[in-house]
Amino acid sequence: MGELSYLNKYFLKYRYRLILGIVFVVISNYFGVIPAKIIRRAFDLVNENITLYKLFSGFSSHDSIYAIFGKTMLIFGLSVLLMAILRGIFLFFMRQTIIVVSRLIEYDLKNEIYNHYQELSLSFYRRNNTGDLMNRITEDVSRVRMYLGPAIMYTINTLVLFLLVISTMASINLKLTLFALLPLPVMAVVIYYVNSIINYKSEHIQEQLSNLSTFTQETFSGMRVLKAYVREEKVREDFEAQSEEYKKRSMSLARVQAFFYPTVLLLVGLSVVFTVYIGGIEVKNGNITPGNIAEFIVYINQLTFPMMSLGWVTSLIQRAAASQKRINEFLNTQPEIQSNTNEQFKINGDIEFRNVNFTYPDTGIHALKNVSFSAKAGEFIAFIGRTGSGKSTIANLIARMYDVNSGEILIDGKNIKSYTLNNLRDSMGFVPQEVFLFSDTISNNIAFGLNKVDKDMIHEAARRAAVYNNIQAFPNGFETTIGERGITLSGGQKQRVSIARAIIKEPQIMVFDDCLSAVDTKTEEEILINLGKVMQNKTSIIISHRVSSIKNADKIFVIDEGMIIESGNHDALIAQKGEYFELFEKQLLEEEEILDN
Ligand SMILES: Nc1ncnc2c1ncn2[C@@H]1O[C@H](COP(=O)(O)OP(=O)(O)OP(=O)(O)O)[C@@H](O)[C@H]1O
Repeated sequence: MGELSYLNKYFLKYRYRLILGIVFVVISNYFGVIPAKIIRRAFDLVNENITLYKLFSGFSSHDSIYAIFGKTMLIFGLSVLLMAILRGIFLFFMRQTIIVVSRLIEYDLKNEIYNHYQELSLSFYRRNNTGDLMNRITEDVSRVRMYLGPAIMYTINTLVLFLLVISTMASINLKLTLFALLPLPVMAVVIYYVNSIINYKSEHIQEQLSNLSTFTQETFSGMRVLKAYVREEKVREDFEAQSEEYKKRSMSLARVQAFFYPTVLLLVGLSVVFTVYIGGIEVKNGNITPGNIAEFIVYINQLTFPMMSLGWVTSLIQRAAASQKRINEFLNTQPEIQSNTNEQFKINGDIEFRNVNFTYPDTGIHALKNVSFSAKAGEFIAFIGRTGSGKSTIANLIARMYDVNSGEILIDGKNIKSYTLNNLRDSMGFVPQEVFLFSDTISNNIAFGLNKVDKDMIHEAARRAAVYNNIQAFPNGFETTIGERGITLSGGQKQRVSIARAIIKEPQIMVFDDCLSAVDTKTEEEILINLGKVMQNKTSIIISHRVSSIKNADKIFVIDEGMIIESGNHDALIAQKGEYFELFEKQLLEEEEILDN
């Protein structure tokens, strides 16, 4: 319950609606209790006058007594109907206030979690998988809503009804009340235990359902591999086994539920039997009227559903508390990357790394060791090195996805931490190694980083990224949808769309993380020439495996095991005859081999 107190601020926000909801609960229950009284009166009326009616048998007034009798009964019937309608109206208002409040809070909470997610650093996303993030904002919030809406509504309803009904019953006859309610505690215990079993089994089913969907999703995503390795039969068998398990668990739940309802009905029946028996004795003793017995039976039936819902409500609250605990865990996570200013600066593009050391917090890998380099605005610098040497780590640190462990990064001579993240990243164009395009049109993908973009800008960016002609060749041109519901771009096309997305921002600093690997050398050259024009007076950083991508750079840094082992321009590095020279020779040889073939 402690975790759920987080939601109190929302209750406070919607307090007037909630109070109104409680008023509606009281009124609707009041109209629910009155029919029992009307039924009692009707019963007593019949009981008291039936002998009178029989006495007039054979007389002419016999028929008129029957007519009066019938009319009175009709009025009673209509009154019960009217009460039911009034109760229905207030039930409608009750749901319209309390359930609507739960939906409003659900909306607020989802937005709060999503906004918080947006503020969290990249390492948070590394630590937690996407499924978990999704679950907390969807499934967990839905479970919390069940507490905010139904659980609270039924609890208030049950409390009000119990108070009204039991006090009315006790005011009529205490002894009969005690006997009529005798099976209720047993019912409460049975409901509680059976409900715990139902919950346990439901969770088990849910777990298996989630296994089943993960399995199915994976087979669909990996369909190409699956077919290529002819594993259809094996996957079919695995699917059947998973489904079989799901069926078994569902059947087991159905058995418990099948036992649950008859048991509850048996206990209700027992209560009715007590009422009729003890009530009969009380009528004989002249303590109550026969109508009271009918009235009590109506009350018992009215208490049955709220009683049954009590177990359900308890489990709703328990589940909601567990879900809110998971939500709070994320809401209490603070963004690791913080800025110590709110000031906005114009960034020119000077970059300097001073003795930077960096270890990835989650793996403990010491990715950068004493790295120092600098680039002036307008320069084109490049990093080259073996895979895993730390090149992408440099790019991540420039975009401040992580903070350094020691040393410092300076932008325009000021520590990177003295810029707000928006200020810093707005001045940057970042093309990551793993291209990610949204399931949207090509034009929206290119325009992603800007709020206002016109068509000409998009076309120009595509031209500069040497992908314009490819896009125009698609039937819908720039309006072609890509991703799951659209066409699939080739690896090189994706890379170039991703480059266009960075170019369109015309940023002061541009970081290309190995994003020319899937384009041929001719296209690569075209892009680099265009880039040279766009990036005049701005800083370009290119990370690559290929010497061809970086040979025109003003400064090239060769990285190995997190350290800069060589630096200089292409000619200087060739003259050094070190690691860079070896790499160059090797790649030249490979190119020649390709040409010979
Ligand atoms: N997000 C991360 N969390 C933990 N460790 C990481 C992370 N990213 C990279 N590493 C590790 O840090 C080291 C440097 O990786 P980095 O990605 O910087 O290399 P790289 O030179 O860009 O390699 P490649 O050319 O293959 O992209 C590697 O050992 C890698 O396993």
